[in-house]
Amino acid sequence: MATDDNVIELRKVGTRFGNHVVHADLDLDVRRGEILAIAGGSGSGKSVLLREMILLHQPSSGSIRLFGDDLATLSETQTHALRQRWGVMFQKGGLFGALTVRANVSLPLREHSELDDTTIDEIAEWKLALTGLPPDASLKLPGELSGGMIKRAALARALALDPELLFLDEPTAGLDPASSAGVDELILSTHALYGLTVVMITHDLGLLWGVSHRVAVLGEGRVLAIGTMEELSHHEHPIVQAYFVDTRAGRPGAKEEVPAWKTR
Ligand SMILES: Nc1ncnc2c1ncn2[C@@H]1O[C@H](COP(=O)(O)OP(=O)(O)OP(=O)(O)O)[C@@H](O)[C@H]1O
Repeated sequence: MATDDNVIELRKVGTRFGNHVVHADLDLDVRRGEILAIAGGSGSGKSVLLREMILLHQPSSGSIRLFGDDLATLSETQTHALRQRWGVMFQKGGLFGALTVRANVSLPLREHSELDDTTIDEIAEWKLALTGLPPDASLKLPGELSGGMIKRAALARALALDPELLFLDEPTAGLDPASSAGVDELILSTHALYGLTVVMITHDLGLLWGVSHRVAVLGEGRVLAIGTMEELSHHEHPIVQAYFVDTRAGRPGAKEEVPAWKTR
């Protein structure tokens, strides 16, 4: 049953590759305005799920609704319109190496708007500034940027069309702790500025504790548990508990609170 409060609704989603069942009757709701993290072990199907939500892979069964639209029955016009309502930051940035950073950020605007080149360049520069990149980064090639700067440029591109929904695939993967902390802050400030709904795949305890409103833990083909980290700390499943035996949650930059379970 669709509700206005849910931006995404997955119902009984099944995904299989040959005999390999990745998701079996998976249900998940993403609420408007929340930052939802998707966690879970390697191979639990986080990336495939994200790909299914952005029309890059079709589930074997079940339904996925975005903004109330069933992804399986979209017309071409609806698909085009829907793609403008979300932005995606891929794990390795997904920037085109032969294009400058500004040209990369401009691409969605060139594809989806009728704006003139000067306006598009100005918007791209504004988005890059918003993500904290120095002005001289815009005319560089992605290969000339650090890992943290590439993430920022990729976020600027994901925000090019002022999306309502932002997908982040392991936004801090491969970053040193200081750069990760910068990305944590960036997600929080972007969320606050745009009032976005954010869905991110992450293993990063700093993001899970300090940035996410709720965390969905995938395992055994389904959402094993969903809730705040505090709520999940009481969950008994070993895959969920694995997130609570690691003391790296207190890494610098995480918005650290001592969880109740640690003080007992
Ligand atoms: N195109 C594909 N063809 C066949 N199997 C695939 C394909 N894509 C994913 N899989 C399989 O689906 C399972 C889930 O993959 P997925 O990449 O979603 O896992 P994940 O939870 O994101 O893992 P990780 O944390 O290691 O990135 C894996 O066993 C993977 O091998």
